[in-house]
Amino acid sequence: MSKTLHSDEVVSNVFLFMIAGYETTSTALAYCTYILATKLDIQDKLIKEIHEIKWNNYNNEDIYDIATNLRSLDLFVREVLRMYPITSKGQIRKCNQTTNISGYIIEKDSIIQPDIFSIHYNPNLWGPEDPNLFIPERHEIKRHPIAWMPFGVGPRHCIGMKFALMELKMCLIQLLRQYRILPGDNIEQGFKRQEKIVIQPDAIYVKFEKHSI
Ligand code: HEM
Repeated sequence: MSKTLHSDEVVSNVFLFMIAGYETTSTALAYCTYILATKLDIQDKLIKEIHEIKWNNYNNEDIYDIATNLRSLDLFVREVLRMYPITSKGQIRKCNQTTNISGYIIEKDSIIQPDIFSIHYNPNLWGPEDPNLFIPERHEIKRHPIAWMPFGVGPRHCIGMKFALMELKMCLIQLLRQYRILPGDNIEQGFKRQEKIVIQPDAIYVKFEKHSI
């Protein structure tokens, strides 16, 4: 195999990074704002955690470490991605040899797609609290290693995972340092999700109110 990337490989990889790296994170941020606007107690907890840090006293490397380790923010982002996974079609695999898994025969060339919603909402994996409820603290308990798979699993899991988590956290920190996110009109009606390139909401309406201090 050639060790050099040809121009068509460079172009297709740049295209993949644009698709995989943009719509995913921005959609996840939309879900984050929905939860923040509808669960103000959770938002207040995050604002308190973020406001306790003297951000201006740190350089960029310190900020990276601090943002990664904000406990409530980390649990919040994990719970958003559990309840609102961004893609399921993105995790398709093709079976390259007939395989027996726990008595199920998977024929060569079969296409396999995990049902991420059944996994992320499975009470045996995510209980004892109802998986339909938004409870960030459920991520404090050690779960099955692939109970949480918004970024896929295995050697071809999302290469941008760490970057995406950091991007999400930095955006939320910047937003919540300056604004309180409030429900917009008709937010109580919720939203419909459909899977196009990503599983996206039809619309989420929120308002931003600048902090007075
Ligand atoms: C919340 C944000 C994101 C989510 C939920 C997400 C999710 C995923 C998922 C589920 C896969 C398929 C994994 C599998 O087949 O097991 C994937 C692949 C990929 N993602 Fe992400 N992703 C996100 C952000 C990003 C970002 C920011 C980048 C790049 C900067 C990126 C680049 C990629 C690439 C290049 C692949 C293909 C990896 C491969 O085929 O080896 N993703 N992503």
